[in-house]
Amino acid sequence: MKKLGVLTSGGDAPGMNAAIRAVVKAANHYQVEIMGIQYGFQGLIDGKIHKLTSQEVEDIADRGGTILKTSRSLEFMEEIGREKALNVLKNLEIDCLIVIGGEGSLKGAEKLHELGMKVVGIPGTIDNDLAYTDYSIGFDTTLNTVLECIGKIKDTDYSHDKTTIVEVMGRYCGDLALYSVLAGGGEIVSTPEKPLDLYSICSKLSQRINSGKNDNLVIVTERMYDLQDLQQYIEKKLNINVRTTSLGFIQRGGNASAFDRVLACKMGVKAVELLMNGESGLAVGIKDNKIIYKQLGKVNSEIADKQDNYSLLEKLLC
Ligand SMILES: Nc1ncnc2c1ncn2[C@@H]1O[C@H](COP(=O)(O)OP(=O)(O)OP(=O)(O)O)[C@@H](O)[C@H]1O
Ligand SMILES: O=P(O)(O)OC[C@H]1O[C@](O)(CO)[C@@H](O)[C@@H]1O
Ligand SMILES: [Mg+2]
Repeated sequence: MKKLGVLTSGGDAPGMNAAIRAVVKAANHYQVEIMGIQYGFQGLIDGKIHKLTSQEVEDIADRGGTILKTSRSLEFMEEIGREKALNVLKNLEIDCLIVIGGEGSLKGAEKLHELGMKVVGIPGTIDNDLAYTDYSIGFDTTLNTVLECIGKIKDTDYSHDKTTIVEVMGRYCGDLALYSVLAGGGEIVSTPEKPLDLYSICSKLSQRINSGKNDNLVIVTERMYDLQDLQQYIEKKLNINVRTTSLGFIQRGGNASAFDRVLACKMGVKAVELLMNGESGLAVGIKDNKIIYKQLGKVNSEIADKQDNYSLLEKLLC
């Protein structure tokens, strides 16, 4: 490896900075020049690239967001955009690239690998929607943020005997909602993997109210319901007051948790070492507490087995 480039892409995720730090430190350790590409694939096309120093990443492990900034690039989705990106890399003699991002970004990384670039991906997304890895960087921090917010909503719900619908992020993956409820933040949960229809939500709520629990939290994954419709339906059907809260972008910010930082550290160093060994077209991950890697072409095709967690849920929410 002559020169290594690193970029962050897609939605920012807490822990991306810790991953950048690990990549830069490992590159320094192996005496490889390291270039930071700003604004993800778009910045790559536009040549927004500078040499990264150890000093620049010294104090970033805890910080949320990404010092390299990020983007969603439509231009990179087209072949012509990717050719431009490849030429920029060639002109700067960057022969290896690390892409930190979600499933979309790893698809982009795969496309560059197919064009002959040496690429390794690191999963960085709050959504945890990559089945090949138990955790993506950012998920744990966001889960903790969600639980903190839910705790606050609980206080006011309890005081007013109120029901609140809380919408959490995750895109098409229900892990943030599911894990929140497993961790005690909420009583009823509806996810893309186990969706509840309006009737079921009401009947679960009414069971709880009949058993004397008047403050209830319904946790739902974004994009599943029109929150206002859901609120009005429950209010009418059960004759209770319902409030809605969409947690929104508060979930993406904030200092990275210790778990995310350590995960980022392990994944970042592994990614550099894979490239040092001449490997390409791989994504690093974590399975059963071990750092693993998988072909980029296969990371999106796996379907996560969530049965264990949903069985747990059944036992907890009775
Ligand atoms: N099929 C694809 N081919 C080439 N590039 C892609 C492809 N899918 C996504 N990308 C690139 O990756 C970028 C980021 O993807 P996306 O917006 O899906 O976010 P992500 O990486 O999944 O992160 P997150 O879901 O956490 O926001 C896209 O804007 C695009 O530039
Ligand atoms: O930042 P944007 O483009 O509005 O995207 C929001 C989406 O990004 C994520 O935060 C990460 O993929 C999703 O959970 C959410 O649906
Ligand atoms: Mg994604």
